[in-house]
Amino acid sequence: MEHSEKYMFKYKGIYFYTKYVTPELIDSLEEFEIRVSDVFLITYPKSGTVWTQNILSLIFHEGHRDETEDIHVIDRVPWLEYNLNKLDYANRPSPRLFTTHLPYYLVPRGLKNKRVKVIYVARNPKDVLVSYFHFSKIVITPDNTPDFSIFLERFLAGEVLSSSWLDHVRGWYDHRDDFNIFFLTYEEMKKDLRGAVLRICDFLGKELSEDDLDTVVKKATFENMKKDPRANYETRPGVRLEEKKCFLRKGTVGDWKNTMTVAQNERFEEVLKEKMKDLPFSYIWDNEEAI
Ligand SMILES: Nc1ncnc2c1ncn2[C@@H]1O[C@H](COP(=O)(O)OS(=O)(=O)O)[C@@H](OP(=O)(O)O)[C@H]1O
Repeated sequence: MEHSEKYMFKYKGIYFYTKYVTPELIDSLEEFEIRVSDVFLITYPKSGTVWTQNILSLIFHEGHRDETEDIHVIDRVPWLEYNLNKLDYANRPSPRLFTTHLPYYLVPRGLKNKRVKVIYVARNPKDVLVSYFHFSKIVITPDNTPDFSIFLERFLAGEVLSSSWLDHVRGWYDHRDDFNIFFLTYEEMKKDLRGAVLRICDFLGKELSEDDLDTVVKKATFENMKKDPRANYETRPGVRLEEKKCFLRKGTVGDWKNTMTVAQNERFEEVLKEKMKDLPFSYIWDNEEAI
């Protein structure tokens, strides 16, 4: 598949966005200086990253909750490897919040001392695939977006940004004992957002008042995030203007059923079902079960 080499490159087993990252940058991250108070949000793409970024920003920043500060979540919980707004990470006040799509073996060495809190959010891979397909239509790439069946094959082969979904999730899960890590799923967040926020707070040792908790939950709903310019990624770099409103697209569980044919679903299961059987996440595939 010659499709994508123009906008992404493979380094140490992972596809990265050529425009924003270099192999040297990835190498340098291993020595990235960590503070004990740092919090890392880790996801495979399209798994609920921005949603959780928003939740973290709301938990930590009163100025976000009460709307006295107009700071985009991308600047509150920036990407480690994609420093899109050229922030000075070394001189940010604590606690620093970071987001990354990196696999377990490329993150800063300091994360492995188990003192830094890491939140890993996973989503059922059929919805990840469908969300990723739509996303590939709104990010600027020199390629034409392929049709879904081609994208499906690329996804299954790990020939997309961040590479294989399974390797990402499994890698982080299998190496969980090296980190102070809390796993959460998109589907759990959908099913009980308040409960998910409480569990996140609990893990972080943050105690919010009932009012503040209500505010976090309210501002983290799909409907409210879609209206919030700080959280809806309409101004995200690299998103095509005419289609930018699609970043927060549907925000549901089970949308794969609206896209995948029976044959595509069978193909997906043939490759992934067996291999993901022993993963502990009880993936909810169907919105009727989840909501
Ligand atoms: N509040 C809230 N509730 C429910 N769902 C939400 C929410 N915020 C973002 N989303 C959905 O998350 C999908 C985008 O995933 P990511 O943020 O991980 O994308 S990225 O990796 O940062 O590009 C994308 O999923 P799809 O709608 O299925 O495409 C977003 O709509």
